[in-house]
Amino acid sequence: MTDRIPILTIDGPSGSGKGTIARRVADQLGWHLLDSGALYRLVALAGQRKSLDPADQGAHERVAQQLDVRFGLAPDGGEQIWLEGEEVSKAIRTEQTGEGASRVGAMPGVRAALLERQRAFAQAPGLVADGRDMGTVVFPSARLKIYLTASAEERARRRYNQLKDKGLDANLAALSLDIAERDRRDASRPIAPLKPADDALIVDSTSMTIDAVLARVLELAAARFGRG
Ligand SMILES: Nc1ncnc2c1ncn2[C@@H]1O[C@H](COP(=O)(O)OP(=O)(O)OP(=O)(O)O)[C@@H](O)[C@H]1O
Ligand SMILES: Nc1ccn([C@H]2C[C@H](O)[C@@H](COP(=O)(O)O)O2)c(=O)n1
Repeated sequence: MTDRIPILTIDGPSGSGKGTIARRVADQLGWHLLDSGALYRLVALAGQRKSLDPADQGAHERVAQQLDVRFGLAPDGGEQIWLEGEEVSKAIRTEQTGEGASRVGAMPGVRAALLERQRAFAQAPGLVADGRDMGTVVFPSARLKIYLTASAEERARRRYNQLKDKGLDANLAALSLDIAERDRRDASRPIAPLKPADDALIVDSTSMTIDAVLARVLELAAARFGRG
C-alpha cells in the first residue's frame, strides 16, 4: 500500500449506510470504491455453493485465496459482480449471505487471504473503502477515517424498508434480532473486530437523511484532502 494515495475509510455496523454513502462519495470525488463486505459475502456464497461445512476454516481460507471474482457496472450504473463467471450481484445481497459473511469474517485465515486483495484497490486518484476494519487493519494510515453508525432500531427499520422496496418479505422483529446478532459477532471476534479506529471521526446518522450524511462526509473530505 502506498501512503501517497488518498484513502477515505468508512467503517460501521450493518445498516448504518456505509455502502450507500461510500458509493456516492466515490462517485462525487471520482475515486475508486472498495466494498469489502462484498468480498466476505463472495467467500460465504462460494462456500455455500461448494456445500462446505460452515465451520470449516481451512476450506474457507482456500476459497478466499482462490476467489475468482470480477467487478463491473451494469448499463444503468448498478453493480455487477461475477463469481467464477456467474453473475451473483443479487445472490450476495441476501440476509442469509450477510449472515454467512459475518461467520467467515471471524476466520483469521480468510481475513489474511483477503488482505492484499483489498489493499490493491488503493489506486490513484484515491480510494473510498467501506467495511468493518478498513481504518483499523486494512488501511491504518488512511488520511480520513469515518465511523458511521445509527441506533439498532433505526438500522433495522432501514433494512426492513430496503427489503420491502425490493418486493421481498421482511419482518421487523426478526430483522432486529438478526442485526443485533451480527453486531455482536462482528464486534466481539478476536481478529479485526468492528470498532472505530482511535483516529476515526464518528458520524451518527440516526436522525440524518442520506443527503445530510453525504454532505457531512464530503465536507470532512474537502477539509482533509482539499477540494481537488
Ligand atoms: N441516513 C439514512 N437515512 C435513511 N436511510 C438510509 C440512510 N443511510 C442509508 N439508508 C438506507 O438504509 C439501507 C441500508 O444502507 P446500506 O446498505 O448503505 O448500509 P450498510 O451500512 O452498507 O449495511 P451493510 O453493512 O449491512 O451492507 C439502504 O436502503 C439505504 O438506502
Ligand atoms: N471489512 C469487513 C467487511 C465485512 N465483514 C463481514 C462482517 C459483515 O457482517 C459481513 C457482511 O458485510 P456487509 O456487506 O454487510 O458490509 O461481512 C468483515 O468481517 N469485514
